[in-house]
Amino acid sequence: MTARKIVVALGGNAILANDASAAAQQRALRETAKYLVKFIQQGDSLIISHGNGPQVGNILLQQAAGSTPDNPEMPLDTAVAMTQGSIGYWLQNAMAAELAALGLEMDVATVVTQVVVDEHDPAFDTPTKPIGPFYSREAVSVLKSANPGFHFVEDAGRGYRRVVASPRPVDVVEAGAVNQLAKAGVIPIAAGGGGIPVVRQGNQLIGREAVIDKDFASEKLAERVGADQLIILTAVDHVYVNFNQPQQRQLTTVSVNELRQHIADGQFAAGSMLPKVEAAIEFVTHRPEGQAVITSLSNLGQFIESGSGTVVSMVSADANV
Ligand SMILES: Nc1ncnc2c1ncn2[C@@H]1O[C@H](COP(=O)(O)OP(=O)(O)O)[C@@H](O)[C@H]1O
Ligand SMILES: NC(=O)OP(=O)(O)O
Repeated sequence: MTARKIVVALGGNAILANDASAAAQQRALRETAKYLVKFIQQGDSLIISHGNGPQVGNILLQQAAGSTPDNPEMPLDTAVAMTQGSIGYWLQNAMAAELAALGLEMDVATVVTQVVVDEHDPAFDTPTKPIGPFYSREAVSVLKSANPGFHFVEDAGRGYRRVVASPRPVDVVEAGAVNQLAKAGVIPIAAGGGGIPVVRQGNQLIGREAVIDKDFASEKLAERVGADQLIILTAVDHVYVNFNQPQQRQLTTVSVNELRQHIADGQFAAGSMLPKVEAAIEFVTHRPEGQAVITSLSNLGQFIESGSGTVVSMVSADANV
């Protein structure tokens, strides 16, 4: 069997669940690595991307708490680059340890990845991307009076979060380099945190303050490297219709058209499940022979063994949709 090329996108909330310390996030990524090496064991070529919503929001909070004129706050594009460095470090370290434990000799390398966005993307005027910790309604009114320019939204029933601009990715600048690494047998970690948002101005790439959705950026990366599968890992084993309601029903195999109908019916929360579903549709539309999968890290073993999870393809044989 020829090796499949798989882009796996890890949710930022899976890396930082309750404890924001470096040690806890490293522990979470060591657990993550145990699952991800299963793809290597079955001979696949793996490219890993990850979110950074909780982490980049925390960097902004740390900066705001401690900046001085001599030690100023860094702009958001630079804060995204910081999260690519820190999470990339933890993840390549964790992957290397897990590969070594299995006697597998493979290199893992993080690629600082810039993602081109459209300067005129209307998303710059309407913040939608949740970052940082969850707040109560009371905490939000205190924060808003101290920071009138901040915007907050309720995030999928889990509390309120600050939101920032989140333009759509247009291109992944380092996609060629990532592909070369994968072809050479290296496991690249790329497009972390959705990539560093940049706009093209002549020969230059200029950073823009935003956080790109990592599901859309991972989709663009998967398209550009010609991946066979895009796997989006989050906290739920499946995508559901009537989520959190008595008639909740899991989607197993589902076609692009069926998913579009569920979107039209308002089944997926904006800022959480909706971008994943949209990214899955976009990938399969661009690579009709490919598959997009949405599932949880803890279900990855079952997905590899039996295909359990929400599998999106151009046409589906799902009996329960
Ligand atoms: N229809 C749905 N089916 C499954 N999960 C949903 C649905 N709508 C909203 N969600 C929520 O979306 C979450 C995934 O989004 P999020 O936590 O933002 O992703 P990430 O793992 O990338 O950080 C799920 O854990 C779940 O709580
Ligand atoms: N950048 C991004 O989409 O991060 P999360 O997956 O953590 O939301």
